[in-house]
Amino acid sequence: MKIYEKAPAKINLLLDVMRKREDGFHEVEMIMTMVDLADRLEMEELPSDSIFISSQAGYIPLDEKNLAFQAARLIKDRYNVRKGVYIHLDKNIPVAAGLAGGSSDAAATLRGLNRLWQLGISEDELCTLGAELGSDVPFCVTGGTAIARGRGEKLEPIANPPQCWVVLAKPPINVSTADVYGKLRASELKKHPSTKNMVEAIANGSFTDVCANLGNVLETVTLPLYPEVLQLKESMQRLGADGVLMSGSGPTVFGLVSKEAKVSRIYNGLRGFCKEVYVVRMLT
Ligand SMILES: C[C@](O)(CO)[C@H](O)COP(=O)(O)OP(=O)(O)OC[C@H]1O[C@@H](n2ccc(N)nc2=O)[C@H](O)[C@@H]1O
Ligand SMILES: Nc1ncnc2c1ncn2[C@@H]1O[C@H](COP(=O)(O)OP(=O)(O)OP(=O)(O)O)[C@@H](O)[C@H]1O
Repeated sequence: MKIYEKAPAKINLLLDVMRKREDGFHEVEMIMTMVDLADRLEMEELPSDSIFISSQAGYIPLDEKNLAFQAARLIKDRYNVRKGVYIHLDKNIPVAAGLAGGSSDAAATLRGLNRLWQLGISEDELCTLGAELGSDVPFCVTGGTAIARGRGEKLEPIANPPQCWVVLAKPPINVSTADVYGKLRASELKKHPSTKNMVEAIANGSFTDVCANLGNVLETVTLPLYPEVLQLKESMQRLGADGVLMSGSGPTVFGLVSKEAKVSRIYNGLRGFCKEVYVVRMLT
């Protein structure tokens, strides 16, 4: 039997960091939502007790370094599954972009294998398993829109933001999440975005207020290190996006746009100097 799972990309509408914890992670407060740019996973049971990964993308690991492989191994070990699986990853989400591509593949693998092997694992348990694989994985298991606290694994679902266009642009650089968190001096942060205001903006369905309350404290690290990310932000603003922010630790920048008429102007303007630009919708 073959099954299919979609693994959508996430964006952080808000990312605040409170403090560095003793375990090396940072205590965060984030508002995350999904966009309709997705990897597609095909999973097929194998009679042998092994995991195989393939992908059309030549630039991701296909061995135990792949997060989908790690998710499959974790669920097999934890639930004593003696069967194998072949997973094909049709990658559409840019890699190491701040869009949680690998985390979403891991989450889709957990959801998919739960179905394929009829394990009856609850969504909460899948999230707990997911947290062992990465801080963004629990949110990718549930999807929707949520406030994420702790190191990202404590989720409080909220309403979806008002529908709009999302323009994503990724400059051709690699940014390490660990490096960005490592360089952040949380105690020295002068400005924090307001989770409360963003939650209110979303609850009121106010697109203008959502745009006004976007904020990501990791920009204070990534933007000075990589001027091309700042340049992308400024270009998107100049081209008329209603709200612009870096997603996660970067380097992808997203622009929220309410009017379709503006979208092609922004897309064409960015494509002049940035190869990876995507126009998508919020997943509602
Ligand atoms: C930047 C975000 O993507 C925003 O959604 C997440 O906070 C990071 O999520 P992720 O990539 O799933 O992160 P993980 O794979 O768990 O951690 C990668 C590295 O980032 C740092 N890290 C991550 C999350 C967190 N709350 N504090 C941290 O300091 C740690 O050094 C960790 O070793
Ligand atoms: N299934 C996968 N898809 C993409 N990258 C993967 C996958 N499995 C492992 N990786 C590795 O993980 C690293 C991070 O890739 P990913 O696309 O998940 O980053 P990201 O979007 O920045 O994630 P996040 O937003 O959660 O920090 C890459 O260096 C890649 O080699």
